[in-house]
Amino acid sequence: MPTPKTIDTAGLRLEFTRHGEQALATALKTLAALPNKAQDLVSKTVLNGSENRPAWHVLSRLGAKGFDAPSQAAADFLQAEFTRMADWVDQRVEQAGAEGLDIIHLGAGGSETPMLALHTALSVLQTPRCRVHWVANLDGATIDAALAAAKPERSWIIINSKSFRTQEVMRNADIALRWLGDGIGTDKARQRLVALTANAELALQRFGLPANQIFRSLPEIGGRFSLWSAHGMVLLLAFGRETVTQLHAGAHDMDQHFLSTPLESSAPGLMAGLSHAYRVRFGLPLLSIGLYGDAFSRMPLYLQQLLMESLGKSTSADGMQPVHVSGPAVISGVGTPVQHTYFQLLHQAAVPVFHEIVAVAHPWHRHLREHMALLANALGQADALWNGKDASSWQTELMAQGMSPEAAARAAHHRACPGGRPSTFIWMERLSAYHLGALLALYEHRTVVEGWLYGINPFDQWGVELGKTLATKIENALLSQNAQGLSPETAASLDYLRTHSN
Ligand SMILES: O=P(O)(O)OC[C@H]1O[C@](O)(CO)[C@@H](O)[C@@H]1O
Repeated sequence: MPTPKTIDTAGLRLEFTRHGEQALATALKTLAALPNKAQDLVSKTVLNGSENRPAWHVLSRLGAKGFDAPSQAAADFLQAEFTRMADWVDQRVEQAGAEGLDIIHLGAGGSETPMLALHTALSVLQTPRCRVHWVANLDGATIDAALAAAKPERSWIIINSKSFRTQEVMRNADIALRWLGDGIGTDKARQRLVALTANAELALQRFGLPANQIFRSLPEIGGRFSLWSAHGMVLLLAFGRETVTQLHAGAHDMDQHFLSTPLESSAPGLMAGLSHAYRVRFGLPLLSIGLYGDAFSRMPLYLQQLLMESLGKSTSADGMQPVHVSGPAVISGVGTPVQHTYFQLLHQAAVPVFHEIVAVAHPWHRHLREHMALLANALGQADALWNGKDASSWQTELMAQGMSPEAAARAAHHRACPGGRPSTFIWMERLSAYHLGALLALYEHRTVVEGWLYGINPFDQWGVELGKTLATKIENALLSQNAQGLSPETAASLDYLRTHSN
């Protein structure tokens, strides 16, 4: 099959023109040999073996269909829950009237980063209908600042946690609830608490929340993939049903492309195949993603979580074998500022990096000339990376400017860029909810396919879980002043803390 050099789908154009024939051929060969499990994403097939579950995030897009009875039931449940949530949100916004709402949004990782990324991007297009105060960290200053900026009488606390066990989220919820209780009274404060979770039992147990204050997702939807389900409520609050429906429509169209196209010619398939080829065949350790426009300023954290939490594994999906090469480390930032941070490394570091660029063809503001200049920067970087400029061209140029041949030869070596550094250019036709939905679904599918290529399970994150467990144990030791059972390194650190923390 000839290698597609460009793919147009769901309002996006992907250019694969800045890759060598060898990389493309390797990607195509590995993709052709990979059983295409795309359809399993909409069936009861257990794709997440280490947690013994299917992976059902595609079913949480509006309009998605299941392949069998259990998956169709899941799609029906998720979409009904979306409607219940959208109705609830409309009522809250209407009741708030001109005063508006303060939303204290408590969530970590996938229960915050994709919503924050989209909230930032969509805010450029549409003024949010409510003020959102984002709190992810266990940093007392952050929760204090969020609460200081909110008015209790118009505040709602959203506890966004799939497991309802994430320590920092629960801690912040306790603080926020106390603050709200002080402001409007304990009973009223409890009525202003909402849980978005796949663990309704725990929400009930921990905060006594009634069913109408709980919006449910499913355990089969991984944390990094959950924004389309109840976990995305804040987007409905801020931008309304129409915008969020457009977001789903973009993702759904990308799903249709992914589900109906062979991996070798699908946009997510080819991106994954190339990324895998650069890691496995060429040994490149780093992937860079540059996104052009401040609308994308919160995207890097989300993309890093999606790719690295999914692909940072070294055990095969069946748990039986070690995997020696898995996903790349991801560095990411917003162009043009990021060009002044790590791009030097892309151009001239001894080890090449592969690069992805996201840019929007149509401006979302009135400064067309500046927008063209922004895009020229994105293209200029891609060109410099791919075509470079050798020492002899530099030497000729510098001598033409009057430099002596010896000085020009020396200077030319510092300036020379080797080229041959690959990138995929991803154009969004416009900045819109639809195109953002398509972009996020593209990255989701690309991540999943890449996981399959390495032979790992992209849906679990056991490494993160271990750190969480240890944190609880260490905190207990700190409080009880008893380091028994801790590692010697941690016990030594606690000695320091005991004398320096208060
Ligand atoms: O939604 P929860 O269960 O609070 O988890 C938050 C995040 O923690 C992780 O489990 C690990 O960081 C992510 O996958 C998840 O998005």
